[in-house]
Amino acid sequence: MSKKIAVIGGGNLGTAIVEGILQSGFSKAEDITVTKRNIATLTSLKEKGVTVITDNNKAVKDAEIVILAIKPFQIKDVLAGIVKDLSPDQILISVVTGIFIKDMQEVIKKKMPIFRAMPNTAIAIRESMTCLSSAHASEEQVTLVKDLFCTVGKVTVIEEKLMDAATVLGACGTAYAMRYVRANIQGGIEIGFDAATASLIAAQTVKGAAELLLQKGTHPEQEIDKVTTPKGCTIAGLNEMEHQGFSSSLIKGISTSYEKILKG
Ligand SMILES: NC(=O)C1=CN([C@@H]2O[C@H](COP(=O)(O)OP(=O)(O)OC[C@H]3O[C@@H](n4cnc5c(N)ncnc54)[C@H](O)[C@@H]3O)[C@@H](O)[C@H]2O)C=CC1
Ligand SMILES: O=C(O)[C@@H]1CCC=N1
Repeated sequence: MSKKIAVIGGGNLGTAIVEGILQSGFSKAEDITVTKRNIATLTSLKEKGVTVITDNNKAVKDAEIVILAIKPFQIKDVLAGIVKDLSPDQILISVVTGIFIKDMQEVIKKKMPIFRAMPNTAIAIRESMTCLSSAHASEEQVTLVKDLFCTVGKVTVIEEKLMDAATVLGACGTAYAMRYVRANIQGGIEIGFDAATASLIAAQTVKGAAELLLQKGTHPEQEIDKVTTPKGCTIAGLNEMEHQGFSSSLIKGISTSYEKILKG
């Protein structure tokens, strides 16, 4: 049955979540409310039948599931503003980076099911990787939230202490992957393709490589072994990439993103 959902903060991720949920049919447009201070940018969701308002309290009062999709520095004020409308029979889900359940609990001051979810922007096309953790939630409520995110991608339940790492690998990861694809496009143009053809080849090749791992459950190096002809062009290029610090730069970038979350 369609659940009443309020998304507080209709920005990049908030709107992507709503787009994904609309496509999946988990909730109908008339059961979804999105809030934002300036709602002028949300006309496309409004046209699809989603309620778009500035009033967080109204959105929360009517909801079964409340999703917080605001910036980390906004969460305390926003929570303080809606706390009187939150009740233990609702489910609160935060996608906010670096804010722990105990931080939210301090503001809410009542026991209610609280989830942290870390999806990525591919949720808009139902291809998210979403990491979940929770507190004070029944088995039924955990199943419901897993079901929600399973309709818009893949889900794994993790310990909350891993949520910052999940943010880096799963959410920042979309940006890292885009840079990898962009570099392939730039290289592809240099060796003769027009930009559109290079983009198609680069994106579909990355999609196919990811699907090989997901569908076959193989290790990347097993798949690499199948591509690298002895004395061939693949191993020559791969080794040059490694000489230039390819894997090392990715690992260092991941660690730097992680440190940035820890420092706040
Ligand atoms: N963009 C991404 O790929 C991901 C973002 N996140 C996290 O999700 C959260 C949202 O990120 P983005 O969507 O990128 O930020 P954003 O800035 O695009 O969206 C936040 C939205 O909240 C609205 N807002 C601000 N104050 C409000 C209030 N008092 N009431 C209602 N709405 C209000 C803003 O107008 C804005 O549209 C952040 O905490 C971020 O760390 C998590 C995973 C991925
Ligand atoms: O860049 C950020 O801080 C947020 C967290 C994950 C994706 N965007």
